[in-house]
Amino acid sequence: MNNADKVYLEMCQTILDKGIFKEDRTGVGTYSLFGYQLRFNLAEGFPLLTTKRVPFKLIASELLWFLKGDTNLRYLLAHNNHIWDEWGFQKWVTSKDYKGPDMTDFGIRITQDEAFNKIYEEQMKFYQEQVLTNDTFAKTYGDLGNVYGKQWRHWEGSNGKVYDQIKWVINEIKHNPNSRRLLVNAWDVASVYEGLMQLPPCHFCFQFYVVDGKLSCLFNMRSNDVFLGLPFNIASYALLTHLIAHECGLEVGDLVYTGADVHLYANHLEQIKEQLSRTPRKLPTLKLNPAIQSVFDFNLEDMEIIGYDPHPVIKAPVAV
Ligand SMILES: Nc1nc(=O)c2c([nH]1)NC[C@@H]1CN(c3ccc(C(=O)N[C@@H](CCC(=O)O)C(=O)O)cc3)CN21
Ligand SMILES: O=c1ccn([C@H]2C[C@H](O)[C@@H](COP(=O)(O)O)O2)c(=O)[nH]1
Repeated sequence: MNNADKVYLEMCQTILDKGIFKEDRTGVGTYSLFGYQLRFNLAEGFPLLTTKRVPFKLIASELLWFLKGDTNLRYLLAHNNHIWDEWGFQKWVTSKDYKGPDMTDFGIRITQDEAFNKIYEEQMKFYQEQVLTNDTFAKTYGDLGNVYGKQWRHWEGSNGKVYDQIKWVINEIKHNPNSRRLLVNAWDVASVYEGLMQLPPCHFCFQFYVVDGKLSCLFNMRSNDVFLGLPFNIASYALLTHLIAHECGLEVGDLVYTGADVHLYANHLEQIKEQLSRTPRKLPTLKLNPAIQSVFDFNLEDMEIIGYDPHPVIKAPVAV
């Protein structure tokens, strides 16, 4: 059995066995544990789970969006990526400019009320069209605030200067690989405390480590939706580690995950049981366009997943 599916499924089983029911912000309710670590040897294959189909293109376009320093949904929508739509939509429907039907608590109501869901879908369609086509609307309501892209590429220091953490960390990896400070931080206290992000960062800090010509990465998550979010998060940081290793002329080492509040939403239990019943397959590999050097020059077509033969997708509602 490949080790990525193995450790992921063990984690899910542990949460099913030992998770404690905990109410949460979204109103869905979770089974939760505090503190869990996973390790993936990236040389053994690319950790895209095989026990359900995980959409690599969505993961890659989200990562490219972060790396561009972009925080506006327009880029994601233009790439047919809808994983962040609800958090932009929320900004619009809670604003003074929104004049449509009441969307209070839409995230929970769409899972409970079919008629409401229809009205929601119309409003969401309108929102998506506006973000794609109306510059003024997109600027205000397509922007998620000071989320990952802003913090990774345009961190505002207490001295008023703006810092590019990704450029800095790549430069350090190249010139000072033994450093124990190879770190990128997205938990900007001012933005979190002042409510300047549609969602405070879940993967809030990551760190690199170089030894024997190999680049390893450890990422921290304060809160993790283990069924929908974690498969994306693992693949995203694996891809980031590959991209940076590629630019720095290093091989890939380990990807280490540290989760704090790791949870299964109460409406994901049947789905995870289905996934646990499946037999893992061989992991795919990642091929990067060798003609590209800089992580900032990669496009979607420069990253290819080879030999991916997963079990079918398992649908689940996302908690908003
Ligand atoms: N509750 C929650 N879970 C998350 O994982 C999450 C958030 N919120 N908020 C922000 C981002 C958005 N992320 C998401 C959101 C949705 C999917 C999701 O629905 N994935 C589906 C495929 C979706 C599609 O094809 O459009 C899946 O089957 O993996 C995954 C990650 C990760 N984050
Ligand atoms: O990359 C991500 C982003 C978000 N999540 C999940 C973790 C939680 O279930 C929610 C965020 O809610 P909070 O109340 O802010 O913790 O989104 C994820 O798993 N991965």
